[in-house]
Order: sequence, then structure tokens, then C-alpha cells
Amino acid sequence: MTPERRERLISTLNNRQANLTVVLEDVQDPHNASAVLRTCDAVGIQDVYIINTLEPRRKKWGHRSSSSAARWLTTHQFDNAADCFAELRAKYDKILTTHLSSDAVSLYDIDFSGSVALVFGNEQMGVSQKVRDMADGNFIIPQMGIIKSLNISVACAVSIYEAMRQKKLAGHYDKPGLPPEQYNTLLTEWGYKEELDGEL
Ligand SMILES: C[S@@+](CC[C@H](N)C(=O)[O-])C[C@H]1O[C@@H](n2cnc3c(N)ncnc32)[C@H](O)[C@@H]1O
Repeated sequence: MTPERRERLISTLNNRQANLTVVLEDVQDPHNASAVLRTCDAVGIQDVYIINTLEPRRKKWGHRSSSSAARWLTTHQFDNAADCFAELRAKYDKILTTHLSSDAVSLYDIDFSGSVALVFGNEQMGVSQKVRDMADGNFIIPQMGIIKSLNISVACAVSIYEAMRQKKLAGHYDKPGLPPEQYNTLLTEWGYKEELDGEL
């Protein structure tokens, strides 16, 4: 690995955040999932949670090309929401859904400075009632048009960029945001991936 590439990996890792994650509930279109993963990489989210209760079950998300963002993220896959929430509860202080309901608060009234997981829903059904019941709150991105919802990958991008904006202001990107053990494990894994790519 060249010193420049190593520097690039280290600066990417330094921006990864342990206190922000995205959860996808039954998102079906692989293009949507890939777009979400790419934006997660862009804002420094390392861990992404995928709940998949619908048939047919997809084995892997977004691993189709070597340039895929999925190669640099850690995806946690679940076939039921309760198991996923048990893991989220252990790692994040707040779990917020994004369901289009009249009692939702605005994205711009949410405080993202703490540790938070954001749940996005299925293209047709949105976030399930079961998942909404387990969450701590629900927000929406205000819309002024005729169409009632955004594409899920767009909604995710708008939301996590607002979270990144607030976290940057709160200084979260000023120092490495991952626990040292996870940081070091990823640095080793990413190094192996680079070596492997060099041999291809
Ligand atoms: C296409 S929408 C689902 C639309 C579905 N008919 C409904 O009413 O829930 C897919 C997902 O994108 C996200 N989403 C779309 N528009 C949003 C908005 N304005 N605010 C927050 N999330 C949104 C939500 O996570 C939603 O579950």
C-alpha cells in the first residue's frame, strides 16, 4: 500500500462515527440500499443495520463492485426487528423512525448531538407499526410538493447530512469517533483489502 493510500484510509477512519447509525427496515430495491450505503460512507457512518423480514431474503447488500461503499462499511443483518433493536439499544441512546405520519416532528427540531440510530422504511409500506412502537420518536423531512414522500435514499441522505452538520458543530469530527478496538480492527481489515486489490 502506498503511503498516500494509507493516509487516505486513516483520515477516513478518523472521521467514522460510533454514535450515528442507519437502520433499513425491509428496503427492497438494491439500488436504494446501495445509494444509502454510499451516503453513509460519505458522512462517516461505519455500522449499518439491515432488517429483512420479507421474502425472498437478500443475502448481501451492495457488494456488486469493488468500488462499492459496502466494502468499507460494517453491515449487521437481522431477520426480525426485535433482535435488531436489542443490539441497537445496547449501542445507541436514542432510536428514531422516519415514518410519514401527522404526529411526526420536523427533522430540523431534532437534536442529533448524542448517540442516535435512524430507521428508514420500506418503499411502499414505510416503517412498520411494530418498529415505530419500539422507537423513541419519529421525525419527517418537511415537504412542500404534491408527492407525499421522498425516495428512501434521498430521505436518508437529507437526514444524515443534517446529523453530520450538527455533529460537526458539536466537535464530533475533531477526533477519532470509533472505539480504539474497532478502529484498529478496521485499519487491519482495510489494509488487507488494499493488498488484495493490488494483486487483482
Ligand atoms: C417511499 S417512502 C414510503 C412511503 C410510504 N407510502 C409511506 O407512506 O410510508 C420510504 C421511506 O423513505 C423515508 N422517507 C420518505 N420521505 C420522507 C420524509 N419526507 N421524511 C422522512 N422520511 C422519509 C421513510 O423512511 C420511508 O419509510
